[in-house]
Amino acid sequence: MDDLPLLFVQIGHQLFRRHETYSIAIHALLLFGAPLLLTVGTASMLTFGVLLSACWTYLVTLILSILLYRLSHLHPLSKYPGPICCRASKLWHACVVLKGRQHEYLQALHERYGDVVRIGPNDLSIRDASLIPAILGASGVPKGPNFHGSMLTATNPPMVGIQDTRLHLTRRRPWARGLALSALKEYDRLIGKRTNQLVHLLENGHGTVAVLGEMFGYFSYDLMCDMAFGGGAELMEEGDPKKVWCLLTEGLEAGAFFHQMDWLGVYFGHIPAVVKPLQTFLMHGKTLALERMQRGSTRRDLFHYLNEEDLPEKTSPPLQQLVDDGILAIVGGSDTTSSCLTSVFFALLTHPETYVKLQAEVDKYYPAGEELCATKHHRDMTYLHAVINEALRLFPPVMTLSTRKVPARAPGVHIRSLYIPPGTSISIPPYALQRDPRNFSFPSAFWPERWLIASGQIELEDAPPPSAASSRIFEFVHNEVAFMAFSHGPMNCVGKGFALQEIRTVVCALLQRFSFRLGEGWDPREYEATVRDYIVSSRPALPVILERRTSS
Ligand code: HEM
Repeated sequence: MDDLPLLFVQIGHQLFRRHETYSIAIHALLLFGAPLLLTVGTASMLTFGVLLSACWTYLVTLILSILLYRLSHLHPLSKYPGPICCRASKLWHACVVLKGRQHEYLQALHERYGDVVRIGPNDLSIRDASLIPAILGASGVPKGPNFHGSMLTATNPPMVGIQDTRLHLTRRRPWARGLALSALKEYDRLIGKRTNQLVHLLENGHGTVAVLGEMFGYFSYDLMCDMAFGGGAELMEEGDPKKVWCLLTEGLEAGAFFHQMDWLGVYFGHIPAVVKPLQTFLMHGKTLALERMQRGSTRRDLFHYLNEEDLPEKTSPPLQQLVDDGILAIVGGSDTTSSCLTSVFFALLTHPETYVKLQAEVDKYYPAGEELCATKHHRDMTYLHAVINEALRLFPPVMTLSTRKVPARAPGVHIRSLYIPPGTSISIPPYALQRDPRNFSFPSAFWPERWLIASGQIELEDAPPPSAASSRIFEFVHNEVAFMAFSHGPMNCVGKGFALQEIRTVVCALLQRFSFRLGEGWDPREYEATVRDYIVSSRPALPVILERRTSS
């Protein structure tokens, strides 16, 4: 009889461990039902104090039991190294994420513990590039539950967070149609229109300081709303009076925290006041989707495909699905591209020799009078590709995402000598991989030439080594599998083609029209120091002084 409470604790612990659920009722039953039942069955006198004390004792014992198990050799991940606080609770990692420096934290953990690190009780971070195809490839591991937390919902996550691989691929089909090469041609005009608007805006600020990071943020947000919903935002023209850009930034902070603690995100989703910016941003996305539905299809925007308007025999998906996927397009497409654009310009302004070379290539294909936004030359602009790739390598807009999870009720996964037990989440951090000297020589140097050497377009001997090189003799390492900016495999970034088209167009247009230099008094070291990783990374403001080029 004395062992009965311990038995109840063990049953509670095992039920929690094996049966994942977001149901508050079941959680409450497991947390409070057992001690109450036990007390009612055994106590001689039932008072509120007795019940409270029973619940308290039960909860403390349950927590201790869970902690002991997680730290013990009985835990299936016990052989993987990691800090004790990570092994004990996911809350530690979630708090690290709140500081926005998760990318550096993971990199430091890998430096200390090796390529496979336990970053949560049931979570591994993997930095071994050779494992990427097996984890993210066609027969890889399904997505994790993290987006339930970020989107504060137990049901219907956006496409990026669907755990059932078959369902995910079905949901991805309209995206793939809406972002296929044929569809991209439709968006040329939209990119061109917004790029021209950006150029005019910057022309008005000729000779003054322009805050490029903010401009690119507004630009990409307006463009994504055009592209996803056929319009709905004019941040470049009106600024941000409704604070949508702020909400997106603040919302992502909370979203990143709940990305780690998905069940807590679902709980907080029931208390809107606590996560106001995130809730308000989600409501804003809903308004855009509703307005687009009322307007109907006037052109082939992404909504046209997500709403299956291109397949008249199909019925529209549920409204909530359209809202969630619309928000995904805006969040996934605006912060990422603006972050990449800001990094490209930061890199050009801190590497004058690269700037000169890229300027020469832009001037060759876009001399004065050439249409600003024509995409026909992009294919041949090899140095432009190299510069963009290098910016994406050094400053990946998504620094730590690509989370997968071996389902709790599926068999574990064997990849070579690695065994990943059921219920384990796996993170593959692009930042740590792309700055690993085993994957790229001079990993912390901005050296676009590496991409041209790797593709055989120039010889190693003909490429000036990066300024970080102490000698011309070194082993050239270039492992493109480790280039994870857009992730890998059938669940990678579906918007890659659109993003690159947008980035190339803006870079060419701005370099054709303006010359840039860094704002006086701004310390370039601030750039890396102030980057924040909240699912998508936020970039510093990047103040620049721009002048109209006389030849353009
Ligand atoms: C430089 C710009 C961009 C970068 C670096 C980027 C990066 C990524 C990454 C790392 C993922 C995670 C994939 C995974 O879970 O393995 C992703 C997913 C996704 N991205 Fe992008 N992205 C960019 C631009 C865009 C744009 C412009 C769009 C929309 C037009 C977009 C839409 C999506 C969607 C819908 C997913 C989910 C794909 C899926 O789950 O199947 N992204 N992106």
